[in-house]
Amino acid sequence: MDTRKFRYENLQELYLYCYYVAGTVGLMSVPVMGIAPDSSSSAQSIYNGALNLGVGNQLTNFLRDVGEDASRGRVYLPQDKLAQFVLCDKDVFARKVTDNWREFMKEQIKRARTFFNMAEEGASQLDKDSRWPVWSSLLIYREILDAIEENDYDNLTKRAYVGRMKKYLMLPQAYNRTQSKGSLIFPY
Ligand SMILES: CC(C)=CCC/C(C)=C/CC/C(C)=C/CC/C(C)=C/COP(=O)(O)OP(=O)(O)O
Repeated sequence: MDTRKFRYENLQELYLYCYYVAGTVGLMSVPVMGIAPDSSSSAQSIYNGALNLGVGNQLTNFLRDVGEDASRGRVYLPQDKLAQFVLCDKDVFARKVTDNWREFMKEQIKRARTFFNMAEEGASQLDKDSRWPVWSSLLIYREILDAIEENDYDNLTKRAYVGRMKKYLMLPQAYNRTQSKGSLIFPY
């Protein structure tokens, strides 16, 4: 769907893109994965969680791939937010990590994290067999945001990477989360 559109004026436009390419995947996954028979949450809130996970994944993907996308002339960042930080496409293509860029990135990372947070409750309401892979992907994908921070927000010349060891370490953590039934048992 991005064969013609290379710029996103604001968050609404970017969100719509995320909804089409990733949110819908999340929504379609729910009936396949199933909802726990003893779930106390509404189906709507679980579907919302799935949508949020798809959007969070896609926003994170954009933030990880800024440099790579720029080399193809693409900028999947909200233009109005760039302007707020006195930045524009030219700065992205110049690949210079300035303080303004770091501040801009902090805001984008914070936003992506809110989508992962909003997906957590839904992930815990899925059928028991589906929870572990979903929690694993949630925790591992969220780690990409930490990796961007660890690179001092240089996603213009570096690709944030979650190492294999870290991924393995996330698996027991994810498993622990699958044992809970939402925030009533495990407050976070
Ligand atoms: C949380 C609840 C209730 C259910 C789970 C619902 C699911 C499975 C949501 C995830 C949906 C999903 C897999 C969206 C796509 C994510 C994404 C950004 C994929 C990136 O694909 P590529 O662009 O091929 O990745 P690379 O760039 O890493 O190759």
